[in-house]
Amino acid sequence: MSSKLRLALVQLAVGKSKLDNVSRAVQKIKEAASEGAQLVALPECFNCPYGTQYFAEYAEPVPGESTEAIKEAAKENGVYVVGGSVPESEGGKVYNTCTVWGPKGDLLAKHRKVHLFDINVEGGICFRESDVLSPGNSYTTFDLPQCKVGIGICYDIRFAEMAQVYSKMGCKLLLYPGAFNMTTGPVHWELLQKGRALDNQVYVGTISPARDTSATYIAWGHSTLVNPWADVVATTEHEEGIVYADLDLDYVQKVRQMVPLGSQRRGDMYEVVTKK
Ligand SMILES: NC(=O)CCC(=O)C(=O)O
Repeated sequence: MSSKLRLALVQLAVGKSKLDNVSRAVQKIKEAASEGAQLVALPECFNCPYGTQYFAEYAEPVPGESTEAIKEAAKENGVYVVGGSVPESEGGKVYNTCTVWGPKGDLLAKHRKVHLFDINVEGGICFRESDVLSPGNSYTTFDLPQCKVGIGICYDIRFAEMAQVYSKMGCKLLLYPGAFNMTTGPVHWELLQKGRALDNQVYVGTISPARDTSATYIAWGHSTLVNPWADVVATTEHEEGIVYADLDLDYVQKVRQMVPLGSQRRGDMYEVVTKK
């Protein structure tokens, strides 16, 4: 089995038309596949502008129209797709949900954002996802032929414990569809990604919508892949585009041999414990 993986991070321009957003996403999956991508990842809220005023209006069941379109695109192009996220309606609640599709159109995983984005930064941004969204309560991984992958959505990246759990589960790649903003993005986006990668000695990818300066929530962009050494492998600015990155999963092992954190951890002093 090859240790090489070609990953495409789709920094999608997302507007108010759900139909346009979804058809752009489908088009980008096709384009990425034609460039040899084996795994294509979309941003958080790829079918909906990011904002609490939009989530209920755009919400749909999963599977539903947006995720079915992504499923078909995965199947038609024979690629794995991490379907960013969509507002998902179920049982009178709305979740921020990522679906993962295999190359035969099989649903491999579904992740509901665990940590809701509620912050209030003086002179910057105030946002309360919990006003309209409910949190998920589970970890989400899926298997590629090359490695196990762990999924988080945006704010989930701030919680180091979740990434540690994924690493303990054997993930070598963590993907975070996300939409950071113009207050936290410039300082925290890449730093958090590098932190998760370095601490856990894994690849970490982030996938943002493109920046729309006319939107109520302005995304930072900068979809990026960082390697287990915390080097930026591939990145971009804030316009729409596809970031391609070639991963070598053997490199994870190499870094772990050079800096053997796994065997040096003091389990007699501390431990990350999963409760669910
Ligand atoms: N969509 C989100 O969860 C945004 C998270 C974010 O911007 C942050 O600073 O954290």
